[in-house]
Amino acid sequence: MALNDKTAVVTGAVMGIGRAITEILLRNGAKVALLDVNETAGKDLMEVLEKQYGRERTLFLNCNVESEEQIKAAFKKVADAFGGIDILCNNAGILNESMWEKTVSINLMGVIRGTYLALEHMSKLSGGRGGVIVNTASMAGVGPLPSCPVYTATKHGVVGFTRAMAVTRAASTASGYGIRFNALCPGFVQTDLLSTIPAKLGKFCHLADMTNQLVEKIGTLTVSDVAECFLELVTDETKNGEALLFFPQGKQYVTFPSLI
Ligand SMILES: NC(=O)C1=CN([C@@H]2O[C@H](COP(=O)(O)OP(=O)(O)OC[C@H]3O[C@@H](n4cnc5c(N)ncnc54)[C@H](O)[C@@H]3O)[C@@H](O)[C@H]2O)C=CC1
Ligand SMILES: CC/C=C\C[C@H](O)/C=C/C=C\C=C\C=C\C(=O)[C@@H](O)C/C=C\CCC(=O)O
Repeated sequence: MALNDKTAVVTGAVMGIGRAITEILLRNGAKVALLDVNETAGKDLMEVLEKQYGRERTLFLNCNVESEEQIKAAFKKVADAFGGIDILCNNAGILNESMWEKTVSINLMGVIRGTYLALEHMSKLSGGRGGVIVNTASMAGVGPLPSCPVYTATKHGVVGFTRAMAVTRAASTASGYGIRFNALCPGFVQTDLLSTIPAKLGKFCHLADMTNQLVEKIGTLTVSDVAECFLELVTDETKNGEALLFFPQGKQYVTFPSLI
């Protein structure tokens, strides 16, 4: 899939991994709508990106993925401004074991909300052009992250949701969305989310050392490493229902047990 003149939406686009994904999309010719709750940083980033990539290619929208209304309004603005949506990256996420309901609401429900509302614009069944949805899960979507059971649960949920949506597409003409669904599963990445650990571990803060040892053992990725893997999932049209696991030592498409 060539990205030239495609329209992409990235949630949690202003900082960390979302920003790197936004920039790789722009470098490859896409127009990008940046959805985020951080309005100040979002507007500053827009100024930088407009200078670098041109005025008509980016749009910042203040949008909390916990709000169906805000996502709906944002997607409509993107479709009106850019003439449709081809790519969605449900990337916004937090790690906060104390605020576990909010963690579920953003990390898992935010992905489901974003996906269902995007279908209205992207699905060929509702007049869209089809495309690809990439959800930012985590290595913690494949194996348990010590000290973060709720975060782990949300990321396992994102992987399961992504794979089920992909099977739906493959298994039924009634779900002929024309959309591929894939999940990114990076190990530890150098961002604010990682640097604010252990303050976010809540009742599991006594396991902070174990988590730090795991970070040291596995090492850390850069946001650019993640953006490169994102690009692979977007552009390779053979990829649907994949969970791409990667950390400094390597990268693999996860194989799950065959149940039938
Ligand atoms: N940093 C890491 O080690 C890893 C992070 N991830 C995942 O990558 C994604 C991005 O994480 P990072 O870039 O590390 O985090 P970050 O904290 O650096 O950036 C997160 C961005 O999301 C925005 N955001 C937060 N809540 C939001 C909401 N309710 N609605 C809209 N935007 C919101 C923030 O304002 C910020 O711009 C998350 O889903 C995270 O779980 C996955 C694997 C590793
Ligand atoms: C601290 C959280 C920071 C970032 C969250 C982000 O999403 C990154 C997650 C990265 C790693 C996930 C790790 C998954 C680990 C496993 O699969 C486990 O099997 C390891 C279990 C125990 C390790 C204890 C040990 O033997 O050292």
